[in-house]
Amino acid sequence: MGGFCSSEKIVGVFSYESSEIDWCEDNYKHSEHVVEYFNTMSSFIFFLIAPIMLYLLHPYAKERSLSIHLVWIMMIFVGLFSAYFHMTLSFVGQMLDELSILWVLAVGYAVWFPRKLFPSFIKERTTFSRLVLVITIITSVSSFVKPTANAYALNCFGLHLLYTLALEMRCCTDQKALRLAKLSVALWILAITCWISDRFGCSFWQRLNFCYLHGLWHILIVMAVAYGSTLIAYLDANNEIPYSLPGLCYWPSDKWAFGFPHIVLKGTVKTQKRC
Ligand SMILES: CCCCCCCC/C=C\CCCCCCCC(=O)N[C@@H](CO)[C@H](O)/C=C/CCCCCCCCCCCCC
Ligand SMILES: [Ca+2]
Ligand SMILES: [Zn+2]
Repeated sequence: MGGFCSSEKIVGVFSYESSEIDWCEDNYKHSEHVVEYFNTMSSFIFFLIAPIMLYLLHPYAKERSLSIHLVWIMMIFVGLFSAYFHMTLSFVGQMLDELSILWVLAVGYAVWFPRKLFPSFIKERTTFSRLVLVITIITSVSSFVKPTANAYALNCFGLHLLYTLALEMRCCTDQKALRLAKLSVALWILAITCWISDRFGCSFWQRLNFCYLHGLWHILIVMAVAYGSTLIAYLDANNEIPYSLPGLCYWPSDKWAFGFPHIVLKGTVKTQKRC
């Protein structure tokens, strides 16, 4: 009987709507197999942006460390788990979605966190990465204690990231970097406004018959991460591989206001590029 109950519990965590979270979008509106259709579909934006970013960051990653690519490879999994979560609203979907975000953040911190901001007892990046790994394992286990609090905790990491960026940009006079910082922060503010409005203002948006703010958040946050992570990578390149003379350009054209930012290394023999 005990065995039966526990196997029932295991099946339960996979079942549709077993998560305590339900976003504002109407359930089963467009399909009987997909709980939140627009939220599921908008998660596929991660599959579109990640390969572009992997391609654009490659010259810098080759010079600095190929482990940088882990960030956007893992973002593909964030998209996959996000789609699965919104398709089922299952407890397993929620945990996979949240844990994958936590691990992307961890990899981002391990590879990009500025050396000068390391705690004073840490000198090497490998030691810092090990510390991040230990904290992430502990946080992953603790995330099962109160799953509804996880998303708020993740947003606090987002705030810390913004604070780190502000520290790094304090003395920056590079106009291109400043512009990228303003764009990233603006996108992040817009994204988080959509996330909060969907969470707390659902009855208002239902009256307006517009329940797609969480889907919009997916699109805006992936753009914020594309812009913000390129800026962080650019600051990192200036600190860690200054001999490669890093510069910022936009793809497909530098003249476009909303192209994809990327790093060109003017100092390496093979890539003597101009924007
Ligand atoms: C020096 C540190 C460098 C760190 C690099 C950062 C790398 C990327 C980090 C985060 C990826 C965010 C992915 C968002 C996935 C969205 C999936 C989703 O919608 N999940 C929700 C449920 O469906 C869930 O409720 C969302 C929870 C909140 C997640 C908050 C993540 C913080 C994102 C911080 C991004 C900052 C952008 C930088 C701007 C300057
Ligand atoms: Ca819903
Ligand atoms: Zn989502």
